[in-house]
Amino acid sequence: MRQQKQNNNITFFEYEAEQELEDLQEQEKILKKYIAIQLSNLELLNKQILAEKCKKNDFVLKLQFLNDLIQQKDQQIDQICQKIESAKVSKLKQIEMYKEMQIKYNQEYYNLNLNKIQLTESLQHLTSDIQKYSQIEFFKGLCDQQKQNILEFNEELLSLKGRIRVVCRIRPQHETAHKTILVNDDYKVLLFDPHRSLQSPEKNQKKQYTEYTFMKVFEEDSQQVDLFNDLNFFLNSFFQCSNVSIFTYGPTGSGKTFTMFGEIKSLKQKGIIPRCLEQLCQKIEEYEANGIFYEVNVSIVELYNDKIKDLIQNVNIQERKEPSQNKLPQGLEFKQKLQFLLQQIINATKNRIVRKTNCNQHSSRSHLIYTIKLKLFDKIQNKINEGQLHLVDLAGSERIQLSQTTGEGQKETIFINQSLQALSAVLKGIKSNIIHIPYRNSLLTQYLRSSLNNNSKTMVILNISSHPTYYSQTKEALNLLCLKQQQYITRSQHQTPSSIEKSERNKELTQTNQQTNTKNKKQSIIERKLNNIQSTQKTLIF
Ligand SMILES: Nc1ncnc2c1ncn2[C@@H]1O[C@H](COP(=O)(O)OP(=O)(O)OP(=O)(O)O)[C@@H](O)[C@H]1O
Repeated sequence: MRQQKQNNNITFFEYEAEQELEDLQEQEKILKKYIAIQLSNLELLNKQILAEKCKKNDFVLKLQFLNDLIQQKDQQIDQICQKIESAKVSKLKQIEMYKEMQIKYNQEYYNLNLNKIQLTESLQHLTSDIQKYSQIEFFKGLCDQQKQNILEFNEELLSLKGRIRVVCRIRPQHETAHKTILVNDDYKVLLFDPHRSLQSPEKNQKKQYTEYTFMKVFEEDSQQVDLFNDLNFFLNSFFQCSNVSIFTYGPTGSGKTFTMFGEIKSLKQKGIIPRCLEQLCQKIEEYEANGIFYEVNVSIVELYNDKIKDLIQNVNIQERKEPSQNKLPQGLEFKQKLQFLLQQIINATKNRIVRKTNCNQHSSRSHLIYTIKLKLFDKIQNKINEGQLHLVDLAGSERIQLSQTTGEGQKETIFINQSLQALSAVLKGIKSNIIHIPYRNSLLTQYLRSSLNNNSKTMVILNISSHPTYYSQTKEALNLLCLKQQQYITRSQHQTPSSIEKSERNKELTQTNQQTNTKNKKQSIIERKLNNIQSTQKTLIF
């Protein structure tokens, strides 16, 4: 049974299993169907996915293309932005510039307005100036006429004063006793012989003195400026391009160098040369103001024995060679010009030969010639006018016995005396209008030949001392400069106020004399003097 039962059970389980199998098979079929459906779905989906993938790829490509496009556009936008930026910067700059320009234009406009106001004022002035102009033209004409008159007057005065003018200057002598010289008036000096009489000159008899007449006598108390004023006419003539020479002549120690140079930097004691240079600088200022072209050259030489030395370069030069011409620089101010010229003199004179002699501690043993050459360009006549001014400080004449020099000193004294005699002979020759003037007798006259003639003007300042020691030298110098050994000679035929005064004085003297017992005697002396003056009125003397 139990077996049966077990068989039944097995059959049941089998049945159930078959049942289950059938179910499972059924389910399998369903599932297969489902799977098939799902597979077909999957396939469909795959197809869809593939299609989608294709779409996606297309889309990606499109996207990439679009990205590229966007990038390109971005770049273009960047470039445009940069362009806009730079355009913006340049526009801003332009705006700045325009703003600045506007400020400038505003300023200019303001200035122009100011100018306009000023111009309006100037125009008003000009209108009134134009009214004055006709008057100025009139006065200018008058002024030119006056200038011409002054020039003519200067020339006339020069011819009255003499183309060779000799004046005398007496050096101050502080010891009052035993003076050998007495000044009679502005034109006469009396020379007393100390060996014949040493009493006061005023008490001397006429026969004991010699009277020398000059064109002008500068007494002991005369100042440097007095002497310079006297030669102003000559200087004016030089500024018109004439040749002018001015000499200081006289025994050693008589004041030649003092007269010519003086104390260069002292207002009162400066001599002829620094004063001439001051006038020259003033004249140059005038030329410059009037648009006149000029050239000024300066040379300084020393004649010692038979040698010529250029003192600016401090070298000896050949007889026929010109010394170096030192051009005055143009464009300097007045003070600088003067300073330049004065400093040149100070430097040059250090190179001059000076020696201690028996008569002078610092005796100049050479002739010093300071030459200024002036060239003026005449625009109207289109020509160049030239003139030269020689300012000559001669070496002192000396007696060999008195100076007690020997050797080289004696040789130089002989040379000095010879050259001074030669100069005197040349001046006399020019005065007497002789044809053959003896220039060749000395280096001095040869050197100055071009300026020592009838067309040039010469002034000689005879420096003398009233000390008895220098009597013989003084007498020699006075005699050497005299054209004739005459005692009473008038200075010119032109009657000056002072000559009228003199004749008045003479008249008074005559009247006084007439009241005394000696009336006839003194009157005859005065008459003789007056006759002498009249007879020699035309004679120009040294
Ligand atoms: N008018 C004057 N006033 C004041 N001092 C003077 C005057 N003249 C000359 N002297 C003085 O006399 C001295 C001699 O003068 P200076 O040297 O000028 O003579 P010099 O004639 O040139 O002599 P040398 O021919 O020997 O060179 C100098 O000390 C000078 O200062």
